[in-house]
Amino acid sequence: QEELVRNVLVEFMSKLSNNNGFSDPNMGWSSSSLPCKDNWRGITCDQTKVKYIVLDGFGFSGFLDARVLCNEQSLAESLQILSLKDNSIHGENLDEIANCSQLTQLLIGGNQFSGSLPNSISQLKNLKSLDISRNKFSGPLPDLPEISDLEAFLAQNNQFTGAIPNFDYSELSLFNVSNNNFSGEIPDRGIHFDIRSYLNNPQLCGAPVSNKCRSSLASESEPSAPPDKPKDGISNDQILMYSGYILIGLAVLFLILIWLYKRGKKNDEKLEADNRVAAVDDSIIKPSFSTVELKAREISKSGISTISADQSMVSSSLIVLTSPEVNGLRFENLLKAPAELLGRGNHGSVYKVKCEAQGMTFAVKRIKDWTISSHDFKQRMRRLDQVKHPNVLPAIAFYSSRQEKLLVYEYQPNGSLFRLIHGNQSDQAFDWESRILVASTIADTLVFMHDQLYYDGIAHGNLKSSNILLNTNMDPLISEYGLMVVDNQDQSIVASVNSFQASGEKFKEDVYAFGVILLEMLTGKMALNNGLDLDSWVLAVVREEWTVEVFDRNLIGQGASEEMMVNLLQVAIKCVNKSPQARPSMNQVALMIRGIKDDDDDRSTDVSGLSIITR
Ligand SMILES: Nc1ncnc2c1ncn2[C@@H]1O[C@H](COP(=O)(O)OP(=O)(O)OP(=O)(O)O)[C@@H](O)[C@H]1O
Repeated sequence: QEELVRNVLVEFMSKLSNNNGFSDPNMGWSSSSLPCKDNWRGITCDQTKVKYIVLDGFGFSGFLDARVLCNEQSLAESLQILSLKDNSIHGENLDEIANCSQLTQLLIGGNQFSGSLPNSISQLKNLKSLDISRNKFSGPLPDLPEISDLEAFLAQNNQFTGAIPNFDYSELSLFNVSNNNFSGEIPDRGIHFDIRSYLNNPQLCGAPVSNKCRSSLASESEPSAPPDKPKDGISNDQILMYSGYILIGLAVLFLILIWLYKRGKKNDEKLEADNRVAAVDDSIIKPSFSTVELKAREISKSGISTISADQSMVSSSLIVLTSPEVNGLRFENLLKAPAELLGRGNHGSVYKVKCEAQGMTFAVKRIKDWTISSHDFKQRMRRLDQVKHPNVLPAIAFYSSRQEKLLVYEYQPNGSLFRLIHGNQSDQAFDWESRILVASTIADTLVFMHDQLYYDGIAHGNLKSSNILLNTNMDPLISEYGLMVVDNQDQSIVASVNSFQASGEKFKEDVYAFGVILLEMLTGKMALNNGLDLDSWVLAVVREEWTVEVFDRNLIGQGASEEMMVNLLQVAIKCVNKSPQARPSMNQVALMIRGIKDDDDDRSTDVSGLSIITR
């Protein structure tokens, strides 16, 4: 069977690459080896079944021939993820993709696909993510709302026309149709997404775009003409009466406008006065990233406050960034409150500080002698404050002087992932379901921070298990995001477009660090020496043969599936590849983990959320 699949894949590759295949024979993809057994590059298997084909950014310029790929039954029935993003491929027999009926992710963004998207795509009932963005697709979209589980639909930068189908927007967490030629009214529930999902479709109308639809314009401009009465049937008296009403209406409107104007002026004056005491300039206040999956903490304008009369960031004032609850927090409050040392890391110490006045407990990170200038520090904090994600712990406030920098975070009472893995095992059992859920949540969060902010992605720069905290619901929160990342991200947005390539390396460092976290979760062993010791140990054990020796005894004791652990270990090993270029992107990693998690969920029907058993 595997040989049959091998032959299909070899043909698929020869079409994809215009008969060039992978030039490096070590990549596999040849008739003399087997895809699963010989670990072909880009292929992930479940034993002998090919589950994921991920070949993003390989520069292929041939054809995706869906007939070749999806007409071999066993492959069509096992393949769950097909990701060919950022190549230059065209489509062939694309309508036969429907035979790959188990696909959950079809990701072909950033290629040369053209013509219309075949109707048969809507038969892919298991599909959760469809990325067809940045191609040359044209014509109307098929009836995609038929795919009821679709969570992500990315179709931006194509030439699609016609109406936007009426998706079930409550299911979608990512949606983008900008830069097309869609026309007509945005479906009612489409306001679920903000204007960035619809940009540059000149003929699109209705909220959230600014074009009003003709139907609503008509009803606005003719409010008083009863549609069922012919015009010539209106008597002069009626005309006079209506004119009277209109005049009275206009007079009332005029009075209201004057009142609003006066009130607005008063508010402006008040706002100006408020702004005089606000140390954070308005550009810091950016609306939270409002895709729906991000139930990000809201920043309200009234939530911005300051405690210092000193306006300049270069000065030594405490700058409160986001949280309305800490209005009035002063540097003195922090200094006077009882502080307990939580730990010392490579970059400073963290104190737990309980401020009675605010009724809150903070974790204050104190970094001494950090050479970053106050200006750069301010820029960095400003940029980080612009990005909100529910699994990224935002700084509440910060303080900057030449000698030291302070960062104030909300204290997280359930400690860190490090403590959960390596802490006293008799207190807490960190079971497999919890581990895979944490892994997949962190991976998805990193994808958002790396990729989905478009050109403006941010790397973490110091990712490790002690920087993953657990909130009261035991949801993981990534702390100190972007704080220690080496600069080139502190420039303006334009500059950061240029620095995107340079920061690509930083993203691959995050991928490595994430791989080390996976290894910690799988083995229960500590990562020393930046993870190098752990990664060499794991590789040494695995090189001999795949063995359960490598896994955390607690996991084995709890009866976690060895097969799932091996799958996750394969992902971890890909992440810690010595060569940054050979490491997968965070997006690929997240896809692989989601696939493992989906399988796991299918197996255990009664898993509901993070189930950390606490005695
Ligand atoms: N907001 C917080 N709530 C609760 N504990 C926290 C918080 N922030 C940090 N900690 C904990 O404080 C301890 C010290 O953190 P610190 O960041 O100094 O160490 P580190 O992460 O090992 O090193 P680094 O300086 O490289 O980040 C860690 O155990 C960390 O989990």
